[in-house]
Amino acid sequence: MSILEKELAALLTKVQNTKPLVHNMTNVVVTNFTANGLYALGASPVMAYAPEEVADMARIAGALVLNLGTLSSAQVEAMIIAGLSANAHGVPVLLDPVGAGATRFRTESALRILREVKVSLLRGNAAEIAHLLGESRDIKGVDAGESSGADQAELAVRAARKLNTVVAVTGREDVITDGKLCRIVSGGDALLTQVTGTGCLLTSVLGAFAAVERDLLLAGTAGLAFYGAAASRAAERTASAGPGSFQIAFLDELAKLHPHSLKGHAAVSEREASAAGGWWVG
Ligand SMILES: Nc1ncnc2c1ncn2[C@@H]1O[C@H](COP(=O)(O)OP(=O)(O)OP(=O)(O)O)[C@@H](O)[C@H]1O
Ligand SMILES: Cc1ncsc1CCO
Ligand SMILES: [Mg+2]
Repeated sequence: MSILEKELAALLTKVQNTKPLVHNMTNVVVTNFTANGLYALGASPVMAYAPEEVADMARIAGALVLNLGTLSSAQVEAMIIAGLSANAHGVPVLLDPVGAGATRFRTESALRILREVKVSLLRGNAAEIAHLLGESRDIKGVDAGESSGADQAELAVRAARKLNTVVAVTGREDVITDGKLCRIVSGGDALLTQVTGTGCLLTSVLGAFAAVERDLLLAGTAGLAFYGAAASRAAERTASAGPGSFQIAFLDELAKLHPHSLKGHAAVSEREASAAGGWWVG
């Protein structure tokens, strides 16, 4: 294993050994899948929404995940209360701006959270992240159109610099960057787009890794790589059966992850972005 792969593997072991508590304020579509996926990974999920309790829950969590999938204005207020409590207690906050760009309320709520709360990691598809930068991209409800890996890397770097956070842009390939170093993670399977909430669960999985590693670029890389490897392994077994079987197999593969699971199923490459946003090395 490369030095980076050893670091990623060590983080998986740390998640499995410490079972971090991940506080999710997420959407009604993916709640159960998210909880089961976090259990499978070895983390402890909790969902809590009441403005009366979210500050207390966020304070004791290892990470707070804010997901705008089925947002209401009351929920956004509660997310800000939770986010400020997490910030005050050194708990990383992750944001999934589901459907940003599809409606003005979604875009504005995501930008408001980014203004008022220190977000450690932002994860979305290319359309969502582009819309947060005021750029238009193909979006249909919560689904993005196609975009190339190079486009995604350039978009992620601009977003990380403008929004001052680590950004992961997911799709056929995933990219993650702090605005300087950019990692491209391949793995996964197109079947992930046939099961609802695979992006949402991914953000919560990144939360579990963020709970055990303060370097969010490293934590995020580990989360993306192991998630992609589990999906690739599940697809190998169930692709011919279809998305229902894949969803179950994917949960099983998350539970079976071990330090060597990346081999043959996920790959990470990296390059440095120049000050202008181009690349130093190809
Ligand atoms: N064409 C594809 N091939 C392989 N993996 C893919 C493909 N498209 C997406 N993925 C993977 O699916 C997962 C979810 O990413 P995606 O970009 O679809 O999130 P999303 O649009 O937020 O999803 P959702 O809104 O359904 O939760 C990631 O692990 C990503 O790598
Ligand atoms: C389908 C859907 N609609 C709002 S949230 C969600 C789950 C995937 O993002
Ligand atoms: Mg999404």
